[in-house]
Amino acid sequence: MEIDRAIRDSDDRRLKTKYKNAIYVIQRALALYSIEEVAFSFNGGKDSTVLLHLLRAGYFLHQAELGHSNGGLSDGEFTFPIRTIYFETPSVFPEINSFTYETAASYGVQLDIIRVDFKSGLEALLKAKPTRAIFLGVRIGDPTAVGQEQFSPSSPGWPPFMRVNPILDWSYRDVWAFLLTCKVQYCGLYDQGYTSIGSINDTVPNALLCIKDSAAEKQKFKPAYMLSDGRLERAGRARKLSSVVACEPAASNGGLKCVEPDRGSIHTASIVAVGDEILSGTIEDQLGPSLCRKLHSIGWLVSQIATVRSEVDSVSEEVERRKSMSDLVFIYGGVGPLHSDVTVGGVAKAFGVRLAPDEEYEEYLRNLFGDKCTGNRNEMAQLPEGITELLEHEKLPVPLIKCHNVIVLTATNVDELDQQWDALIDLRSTNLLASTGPFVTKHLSTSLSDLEVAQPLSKISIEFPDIYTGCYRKSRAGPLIITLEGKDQETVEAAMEALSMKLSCGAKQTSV
Ligand SMILES: Cc1cc2nc3c(=O)[nH]c(=O)nc-3n(C[C@H](O)[C@H](O)[C@H](O)COP(=O)(O)O)c2cc1C
Ligand SMILES: Nc1ncnc2c1ncn2[C@@H]1O[C@H](COP(=O)(O)OP(=O)(O)OP(=O)(O)O)[C@@H](O)[C@H]1O
Ligand SMILES: [Mg+2]
Repeated sequence: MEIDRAIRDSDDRRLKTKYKNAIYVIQRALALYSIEEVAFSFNGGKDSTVLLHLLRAGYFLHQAELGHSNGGLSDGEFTFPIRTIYFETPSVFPEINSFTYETAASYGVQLDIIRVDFKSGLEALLKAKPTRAIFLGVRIGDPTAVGQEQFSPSSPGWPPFMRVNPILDWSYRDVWAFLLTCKVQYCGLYDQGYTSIGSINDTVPNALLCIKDSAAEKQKFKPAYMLSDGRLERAGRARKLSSVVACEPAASNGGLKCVEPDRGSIHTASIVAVGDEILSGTIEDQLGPSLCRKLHSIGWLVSQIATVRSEVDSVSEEVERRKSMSDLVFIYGGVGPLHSDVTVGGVAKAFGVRLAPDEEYEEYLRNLFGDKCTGNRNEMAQLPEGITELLEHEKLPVPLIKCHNVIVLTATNVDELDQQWDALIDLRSTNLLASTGPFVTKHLSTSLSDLEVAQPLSKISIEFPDIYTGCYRKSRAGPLIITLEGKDQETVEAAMEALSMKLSCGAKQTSV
């Protein structure tokens, strides 16, 4: 069988392992269900093309195991035994459509063409034919993979069948390694820069593969297998991104420009420190105050610093609360190479996703830790599934992890924090920490009591809603320092003047 032979002859150990596992899943399914009870969902995309060939190999090996010589397929016998369904829509790319039909003809695949939506189509299919399991080319990282295992029952509200996902744990790179190693045909759109294909209405070539040539009349793109960071395979499906951050191709640098939602001129951040040692007083958190100063210096408002125990549930509860109230949440602590990372686990739980191996991150860790890093089993290379963006910068040995609006900092001291902060600021293209203009701050020192100051101060808050007010004392007997802060110099000055007038009947006060 040519697929099995090609993989056996290859010296790509990773691909061999992925292949072996996928074939195992297929063989399990073929042992559990009769051939009449299974179906294959094929749409001409790269992932389903991989699956087609894996099913061919898996069926061959399954037959061989049952003692049928030549896997039950004699030379010249070309009938693919698994019922294959294709949902054909009017908005399909013509290239995908013709590839699907041509491939079916080449491999003796009998296509059941369905021209209604997935749910109604599957309902009708199940009524007409007893289908208990359907093979799909879903992979971790696909928006529809979230929460799925290799065997996952269909969702509530869907007709009942088992979804079988033999390539769930395959990466983008694995898919291309397989197609190129086995030298099988794939849809020609992938050679024109398309990296993941939906409908003609939502899919364009991936901007990251664009070849810059100002002389050329038409833009040219490198083939899909040249995309080095598989996490960006859906960048050509801009309108379908599930993240709160919308990515659009940035013509100037060929990279991605990520635009955070604009919520007015004040941006707010929350800080979460993770560590039992901070809570027991063994060590002092120095990162929180330093981060506050940094955020304040670029005009951001820190709404809270919380310290939580180093437990997944404590982290997730705090992140869940904070992520909806702040533009950005910074979290640090709880990270260590020798134990499971509760911080990242807590972030995943807060977003309701599981941890999944991340190949690119694993590679960074392997470079950093060398042999101590043990492939997929390394728990530190497990990141929240489908929501993780790695923030790479030349000054960082390992990229920072960003999940929607939560940034996981790995700094353990102020110097490392400085380095990570500089990288975040420098990542201009992500526009993450855009300065919204510095704060204008005025202080006033008074010998009045807290009680005497309370009412005038609350009046100022009402009269000047854009001004933040605060007070502190260095000692009970010492003066009270009042702070007024805002973005507009004139408003802050006017508020200070109004406050001085209101307090003028009291004891002496000085501006500081
Ligand atoms: C055979 C098959 C089974 C599916 N089963 C489910 C399911 O159980 N639950 C679900 O929410 N979606 C199910 N879907 C829909 C997919 O999750 C997804 O919405 C679809 O592939 C469209 O993906 P796209 O929006 O990226 O084009 C199924 C789709 C197919 C083709
Ligand atoms: N129109 C369809 N008809 C049949 N199966 C489909 C259809 N759309 C999706 N599927 C199933 O869902 C799987 C996942 O779809 P997805 O779009 O992520 O992968 P793909 O189309 O194979 O490759 P690509 O990511 O390059 O588009 C497919 O491999 C296929 O099994
Ligand atoms: Mg597709």
